[in-house]
Amino acid sequence: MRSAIRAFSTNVTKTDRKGFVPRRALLYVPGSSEKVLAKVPKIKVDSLVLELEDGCPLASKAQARTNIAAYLDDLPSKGDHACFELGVRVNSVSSGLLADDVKELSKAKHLPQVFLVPKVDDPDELAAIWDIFKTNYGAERIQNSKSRLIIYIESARALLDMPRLLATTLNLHKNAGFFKLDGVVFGSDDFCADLGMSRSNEGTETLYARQRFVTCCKAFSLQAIDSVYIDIKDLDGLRRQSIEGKAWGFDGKQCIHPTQIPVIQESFLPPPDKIEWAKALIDEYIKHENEQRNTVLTFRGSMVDRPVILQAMNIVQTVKYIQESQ
Ligand SMILES: CCC(=O)SCCNC(=O)CCNC(=O)[C@H](O)C(C)(C)COP(=O)(O)OP(=O)(O)OC[C@H]1O[C@@H](n2cnc3c(N)ncnc32)[C@H](O)[C@@H]1OP(=O)(O)O
Ligand SMILES: O=CC(=O)O
Ligand SMILES: [Mg+2]
Repeated sequence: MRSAIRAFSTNVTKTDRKGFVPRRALLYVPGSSEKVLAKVPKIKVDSLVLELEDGCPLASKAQARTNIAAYLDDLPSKGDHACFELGVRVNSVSSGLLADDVKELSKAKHLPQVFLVPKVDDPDELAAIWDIFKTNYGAERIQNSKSRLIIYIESARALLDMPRLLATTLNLHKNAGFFKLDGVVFGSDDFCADLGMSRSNEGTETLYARQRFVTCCKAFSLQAIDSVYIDIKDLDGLRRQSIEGKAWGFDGKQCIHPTQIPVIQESFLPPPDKIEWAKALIDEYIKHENEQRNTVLTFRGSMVDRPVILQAMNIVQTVKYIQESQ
């Protein structure tokens, strides 16, 4: 009977959950600091991103590239990592720095598990990005790798053109063998700069953008990663915005400091009372369906129909996938 319920769950069945990577918190670790890089294997976070872009000053980019390439080259000697996934955020194609990044990274024996490419503004840029990766890694190495791709939406133009950007990126995997697009990040700070907005901790100025962003991601069954919360000391504000993002459908949030990790990761797990509610509702629904073949019922005083059951199933599935993948 559970499988009968699952069969009509659009969210669960349309998404390829094989190789699911939890990305509740996505922590940037600037590649320019050898001291911080040395701590990487022990940092417990879902996704750890070695940073070459805006977290690395221009004067340190060359050093950061060398450091990250050396790290990847020598990966087995680092032992087991406490993070679930190790990625690298390169510079954007429009910065003119991407080719140098990829050239240096491609010298390493190992690829990161995910490449993160910021500021993808125009579908034409994707051909240039693919070209840079292909030139340096070679098409075969890319096609044989299991590395994934995450792109960033960080401008008004990109937000409006998101369906085309996502479709073009997915097609590059299908037709040319580029890394498979797995998730999308909302680059809130660059977005605010692009629109001339003043960013605030409340984030009301990006309300429309975040909601359009998450809707587009879900239309393509992609993970949606929410804004950076730059006020490192304000953990209450971070928690509020993380819970808000989770409620809107985001899968995770960018993270810039180790103290933000537990706040974000806890916020992106459904709370225990919600998990209990979801499991009890599914059990009740199965009983009800067996007895009456009716899809509408009252549960704990509220009307429940198919969409409410689907939400309960999403909660149970999220917990299951995160627990299974850790
Ligand atoms: C806004 C748009 C974006 O693009 S966000 C992405 C780009 N920005 C970044 O990558 C910034 C990442 N964060 C950082 O560089 C640092 O956290 C900044 C903000 C500079 C603060 O560093 P710091 O002054 O050392 O903080 P702290 O003294 O409180 O650090 C305590 C210990 O934690 C460490 N730490 C700090 N940040 C990180 C990090 N991102 N990853 C790993 N470790 C980190 C510090 O090294 C320090 O360690 P220790 O106690 O000295 O051993
Ligand atoms: O890259 C992240 C941002 O907020 O900008
Ligand atoms: Mg940015």
